[in-house]
Formats: sequence, C-alpha cells, structure tokens
Amino acid sequence: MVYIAGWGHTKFGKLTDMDLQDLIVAAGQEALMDAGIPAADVDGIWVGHFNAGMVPDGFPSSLSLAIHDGLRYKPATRLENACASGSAAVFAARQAILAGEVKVALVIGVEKMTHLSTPDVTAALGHAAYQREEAGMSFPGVFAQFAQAYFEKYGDHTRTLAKIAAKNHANAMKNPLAQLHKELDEEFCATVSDRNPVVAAPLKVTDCSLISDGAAALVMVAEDLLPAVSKAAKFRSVAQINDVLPMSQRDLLKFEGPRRAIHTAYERAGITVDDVDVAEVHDCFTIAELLIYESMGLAAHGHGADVLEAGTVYPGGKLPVNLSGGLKAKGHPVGATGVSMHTLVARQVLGQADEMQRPGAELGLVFNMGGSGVANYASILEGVKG
Ligand SMILES: CC(=O)CC(=O)SCCNC(=O)CCNC(=O)[C@H](O)C(C)(C)COP(=O)(O)OP(=O)(O)OC[C@H]1O[C@@H](n2cnc3c(N)ncnc32)[C@H](O)[C@@H]1OP(=O)(O)O
Repeated sequence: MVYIAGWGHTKFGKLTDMDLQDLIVAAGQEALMDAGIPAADVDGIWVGHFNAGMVPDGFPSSLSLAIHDGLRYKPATRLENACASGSAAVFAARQAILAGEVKVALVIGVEKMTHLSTPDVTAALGHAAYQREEAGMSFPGVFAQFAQAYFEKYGDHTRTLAKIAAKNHANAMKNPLAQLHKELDEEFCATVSDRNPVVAAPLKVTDCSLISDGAAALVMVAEDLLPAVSKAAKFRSVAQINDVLPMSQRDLLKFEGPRRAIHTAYERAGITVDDVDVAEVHDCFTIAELLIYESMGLAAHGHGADVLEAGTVYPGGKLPVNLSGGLKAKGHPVGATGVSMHTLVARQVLGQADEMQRPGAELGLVFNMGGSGVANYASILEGVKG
C-alpha cells in the first residue's frame, strides 16, 4: 500500500512574483515540512508539468533539486499527460513505491500560465488536441462541442451549467488557496453579458476554468514508513484509462474513458459511488462536471442535472463535489491540478480541510483528466492516520 503523508500547496492565481522554480520550491518545501521527512530521506522526485511552450525555461525535474540541498543527486523526472500531468506524476511515484525501489517519493505539480495572453495560453493548450483533425481548435471550442451535443440530445441545459459554476464559485469562498474569491450567482452565470460573454457557444466565461499559476506537492510513502509519519491517507485504489485522441472516434456523451476509470477505481476499492463521501473532479468546463456526475454513476446519461436539483453535490449533500472550488474557481494551473486534487481529497479524508471540510469524510474520489476524456486518472483515498 502507498500513503500520502504530507502536502504543500501554493495559492493559485496570477502570481507575478513567482517563476516556475519559485513555485516548485514553495510547494515542495511545504510538503517536506508537513510530512516531517528530511530531504535526505527522499528516494525520488516526480514532477507533473504540461508547458507546451508556455515557459521557455522548462526542465522542471532538475529545478526541483532547488527545494533542498539534500535532494542533490536524487533521481528527478518530469511527466506530461496534458491536463492530467499532475496525476501522471502521482501514479508514477506510487508505482515506484509499489515496485519496492522507493520508500519516500516527492511529487510536485506545477504550471506557469498567466504571464501569457489568453490567446497564447489557448494556443499552447490546444496542442493537447488531435492535430490531424482538430488543429487550431481551442479547448473551450472542444468542450463547446460536448455541450452542443448534450443540448441537442437532452435539451437546453444552460441553467444546469450555471448552477455548477455558481456552486463552485461559492465553494471557493471557503478555500484561501483559490484564485477567484468572487460569488457569481446562478443568474449571472446563466446570462450572456458584457462581463460574461460567450467564449465558444454555448459556453460563456463562467463555464470555463481559469488560467492560473500554481504548484502543489505531496510526500508519498511506503507501508513501512507508516509508524514514522503523523498522518496518512491511503491510496485504496487507482485506475488509469486512456481513450483514443480523435474526437471523431468517440461518442462524446458517453464519456467512456472517464466512466471506465472511475468505475475501475470503485471496483478495485471494493466500493460503489454510495460509499464515496467527497470528490474533487476535473471541471475544466461546467459541461465536463455535468458529464462526470453521469460517469460517476450519480445519474443516468442525460440526467446529471438531477443531482443538483436533489442537492447531492452541494456542501451538506450526500456527495459534495469540488468543495475546493474546482478548476472553475480554485484555478487550473494545468500540471499542478492532479496533485492539487489529491492534496485536497487527502485533507478531506483526514479531517484537515478546515472550512472546506465535509464532516466525517472517510473515502474520497479524485478524477483528473487530460484532453477531452482522453487520459483519465481516478483515485480512491481513505484516511487512516492523523
Ligand atoms: C487541456 C486538457 O488536457 C484538458 C483541460 O483541462 S481543458 C482546460 C484548459 N484550460 C482552459 O482552456 C482555460 C479556459 N479559460 C480561458 O481561456 C479564459 O479564462 C477565458 C477565455 C474564459 C477568459 O479569459 P479572458 O477573456 O482573457 O478574461 P480576463 O481578461 O482574464 O478576465 C476578465 C474578467 O473575467 C473574469 N474571468 C476570467 N476568466 C474567468 C473564468 N474562467 N470564470 C469566471 N470569471 C473569469 C476575470 O476575473 C475578470 O473579471 P474582472 O473584470 O471582474 O476582474
């Protein structure tokens, strides 16, 4: 078994005074301190980072040695899997621990985006789409196709998407690390206005995740270290499922890759969705969160709106989703996102999520996605110590 024993997390947002190295160092130092494990005891470092030309001075794996002198001469590797790069790093570190070669892993997720214009970020992110058929398409444009298909089949769900946006903006008010502390209500999010223009019909600004800088870090340990650490969230199960990249070869509304990843994680953990207390999921666009409700098994295809009507996914509901504010309002520094999600769910299942805490949470789901349901990573975390 593998455990999360500590974490670090910068604020997400427009962090003009921090470059890539500053972000890595801040999150990494905090995680080591939090775990109470000396840098010298770290056996390897895994860094999730997308980049795609967003920063010229990449090589974040080697930048990570700046976290502490004790890390010099340790193996450090960067992983890239589009917006799931952070989870790719988490999963690789977990496998190294399970293989018995590593006892202590330091995992960092990092991205620096806000120094670029929105069109430049859009172009860089667009590299994660299928270039033979989708070159030049923006990610808002990609997910607009999902929303158009959903509206065509199941009717106009503008209000449903607005409810998701308003929920996540409200949740972010309780997360001091979130980028946007602005209550945007359902009416504002449902209405096209000068302050909420259409980005790619039917998606408006409030249907999109943010452009962000930020980093998150985890210290992960092997079972033998369990007596030595003061807190531990166990990876009860994980699942990675990749689907083919071309959108033309996928039934968009089935969201098959996400569904398979999440259900495989449930099966491996021996649970159903009814056992999950809390979830952080990849709401890169509000339509993605709606489709994820259906992929999680909370509702049948076309019925995701029911879980909002029933209050299920709100704070105080049966399975609150994105209590952190999600990518929508916490922010989405793409390489950091998967690590941030694991951090936040670990905090939830250990009762350490402060104002965001779902009382009594024991089991949590992380679902992080690269591309439009292409690289899908699901983890079930369980609080076991601390
Ligand atoms: C790639 C993968 O593998 C999978 C994925 O995850 S895909 C997701 C990848 N990420 C994205 O595509 C990012 C999507 N978001 C965007 O492109 C941009 O945020 C956007 C086009 C929605 C808006 O950009 P913009 O028009 O340049 O907005 P900007 O000028 O920065 O801000 C204008 C106002 O809108 C607000 N705003 C900006 N983005 C916002 C958002 N997403 N939600 C709510 N408000 C937002 C700002 O706070 C600002 O408000 P004030 O005027 O009150 O200060």
